[in-house]
Amino acid sequence: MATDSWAQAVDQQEAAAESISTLQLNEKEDKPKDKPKAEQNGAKAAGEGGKTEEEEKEDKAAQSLLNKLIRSNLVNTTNQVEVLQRDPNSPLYSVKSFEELRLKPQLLQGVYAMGFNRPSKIQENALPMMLAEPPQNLIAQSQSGTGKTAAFVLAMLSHVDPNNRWPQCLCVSPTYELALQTGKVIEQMGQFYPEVRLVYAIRGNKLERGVKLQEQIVIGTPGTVLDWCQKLKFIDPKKIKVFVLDEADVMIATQGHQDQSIRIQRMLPKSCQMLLFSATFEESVWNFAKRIIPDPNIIKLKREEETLDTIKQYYVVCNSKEQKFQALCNIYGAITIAQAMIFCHTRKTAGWLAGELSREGHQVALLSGEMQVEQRAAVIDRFRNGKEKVLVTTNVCARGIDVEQVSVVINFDLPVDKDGNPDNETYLHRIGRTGRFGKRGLAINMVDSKFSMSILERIQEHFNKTIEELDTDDLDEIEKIAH
Ligand SMILES: Nc1ncnc2c1ncn2[C@@H]1O[C@H](COP(=O)(O)OP(=O)(O)OP(=O)(O)O)[C@@H](O)[C@H]1O
Repeated sequence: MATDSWAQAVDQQEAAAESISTLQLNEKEDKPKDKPKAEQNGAKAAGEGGKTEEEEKEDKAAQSLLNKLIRSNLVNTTNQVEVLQRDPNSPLYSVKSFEELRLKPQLLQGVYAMGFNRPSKIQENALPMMLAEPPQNLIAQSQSGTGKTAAFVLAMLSHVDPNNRWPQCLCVSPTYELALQTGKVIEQMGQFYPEVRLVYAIRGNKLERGVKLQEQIVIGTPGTVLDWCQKLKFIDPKKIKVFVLDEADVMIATQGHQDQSIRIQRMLPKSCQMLLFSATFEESVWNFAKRIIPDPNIIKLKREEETLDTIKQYYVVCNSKEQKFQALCNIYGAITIAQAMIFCHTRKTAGWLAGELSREGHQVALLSGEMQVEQRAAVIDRFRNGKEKVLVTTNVCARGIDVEQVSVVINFDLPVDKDGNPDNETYLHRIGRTGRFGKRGLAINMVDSKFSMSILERIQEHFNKTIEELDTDDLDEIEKIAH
């Protein structure tokens, strides 16, 4: 952006970005403190499988950031959109091109400069609603990577009056890092609209007392935004025209964030447009949304029918992790595997297995939850580029990784939830790493106890799918499954 203030904001952002790992990971507001997490032998016994609630929360924000860092483009979806309009007689329609939205030329230029040719599914419906007069409240839920951020950023930029030098749009993100990511999208999309300025309301961005902000868009974390509105009065909440709650699903994982968001929302004028975006459809998100968004229009993507038909599934019976490792070696000895992902329940097992596989001469990448998100993104990139052929990982990394060459997924430990029940959703996500785009894939489950056998049986029941046994001592039999 051309203006000093914008340039400053960018500088601030870059400086802030550099200090992500040092400064902000200690920030209480923005990210729960990292503490050593006890390794648990969850695949073995009911009740031992889960992470603490705190760990689950931490994963959500990290996973969301990771998704953004590793995603190279829009997630393609063939899903239908479900639109629930507050006023069924409303003439709002869906658009098939950005031109139809009659965006300001500077913004259209920004959209095209970002390489967007046409609106994504969620954008087709959300944008006309968000840009309508009078403003409409909206809850939009669709999977990660389907274009939600781009949609609300465009809405904020469209609603700004550049002649007014005060905050008009407020966007709240659950963590410092996620706020920076969204800020980047605002900068990119607004690159031809220099009169509009952005400021980051995040810890570390200290302003002089008494300052009245001139930037029209504020993006930040709930605690700092609340302080800026209430205590420090940098922002006059009564002048806010658009309020965006980004990543509601991550936001609600932290009680404090929920409360702060609600307190911010209460300070806004009745006329303020409220927009809430979330990647998941859980009950808790709806309850949060209902508390915060009056009379909303609702848009969501219908879930894609998930099918496992192209993935052949087997299980192998073993007695110990050493035997499981031996079975793995036998599989590698019998078939050619382009790339494999191996899932373990704990970091400890993942670390051990990666070490053993390396000793056997495999090029192994290890991905686990204690790594910084940026490190994880780098590991995934290397794997995607084929630098390593085997990726050993824990649940933390099951979602979103999209590597075309993965032909085999191994569940070294079966996925169980914190109560020791089968985690069917994670199972689906894990084995869904293979067999993508209609290709055939292979999933092999390692069973090492009565408990894990019962988990496997329940998974079969859930998906109504028979998983056949594989004898890994019989090389001919292994060879057959690869055809
Ligand atoms: N209309 C479009 N055409 C092409 N690419 C797009 C379009 N809209 C968004 N993208 C790109 O697709 C990717 C995902 O978009 P975006 O970040 O807006 O998704 P999201 O739903 O907000 O994801 P998350 O839930 O992780 O926040 C980004 O790289 C973005 O630049």
